Amino acid sequence: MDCNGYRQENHDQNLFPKPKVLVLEPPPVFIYHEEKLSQKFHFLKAWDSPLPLEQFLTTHAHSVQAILSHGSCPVTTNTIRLLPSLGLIVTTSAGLDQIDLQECRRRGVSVAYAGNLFSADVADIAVGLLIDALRKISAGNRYVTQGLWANNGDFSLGSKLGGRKVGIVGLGSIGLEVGKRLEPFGCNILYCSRNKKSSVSYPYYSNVCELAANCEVLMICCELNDQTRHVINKEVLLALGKKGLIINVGRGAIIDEQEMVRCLMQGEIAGAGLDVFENEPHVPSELISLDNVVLSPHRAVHTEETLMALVDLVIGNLEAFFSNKPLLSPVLLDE
Ligand SMILES: O=CC(=O)O
Repeated sequence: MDCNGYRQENHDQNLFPKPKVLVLEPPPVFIYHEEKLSQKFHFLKAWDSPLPLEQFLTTHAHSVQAILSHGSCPVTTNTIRLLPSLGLIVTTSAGLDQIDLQECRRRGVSVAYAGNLFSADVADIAVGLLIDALRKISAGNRYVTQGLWANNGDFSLGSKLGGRKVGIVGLGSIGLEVGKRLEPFGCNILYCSRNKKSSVSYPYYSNVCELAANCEVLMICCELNDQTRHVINKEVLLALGKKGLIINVGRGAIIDEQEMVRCLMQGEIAGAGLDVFENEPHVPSELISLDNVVLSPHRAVHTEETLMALVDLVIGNLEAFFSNKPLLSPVLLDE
């Protein structure tokens, strides 16, 4: 073991050392594809070290040029400041709310991310949650497995998907994929976005409350930032109304979760399909007992196929950085 609690690796690393990459917490791509990643890079595993994080970072301060991170692993100002040689953060997520982008901009640290790699998978889950919430697939599963069917228990009616007015909040690549999937089902798509899109003819609302008042399903597909935090508040939920459903595949904190729970409990909205939560992995206990809510453990982006593509993207970005080439999927920090 070395002074950091690691086993000493006995290979030709002294002659051709692999570039060092810091991992604060292992992303799924690391868990599933560590062997492939480790062929190219030497990973400094902060979570696996007996040292407290700050001491670990200080120990490696000058050798860390790159971090591999993920969607629920914060990369804070403090972490960035403790690493004077840091030049790149590669996150395996599409969302960037967990990284202090302002500090990256200030320090000139580049960021690479998953870009649109997950958009189709996330849109699939969004549509799946909607169909489940409307047609009560999970509730039906419980009805069968709990023996209620055999006992002639009651099972309430579902509602049709076709003809439903779906309001997409955030018509980026995920929102567009959701629209593309729901149109053939006969849904009417409306949307709210920072700007009106010339590429679609869906009715546009600049105000999310007006969108909610004019649709039957609110589908949250936008990113979390200072403008969107709790943008789905009491007023929006009440505008959506007693027959309205809310589906969230964006980030938990886009919705005021406490208010949503209250609205669901009191029948102010009809139901929800949620892949994301404000305080993951904690889910408000009230939601667990509600039959009109479908819960998913922030898994919308996780498919075998996409993780395979992601590992190549991660390697490509790290290789580009260490050989001074343009990143494959850079975040434009000046926007
Ligand atoms: O939620 C997942 C992501 O941001 O990629």
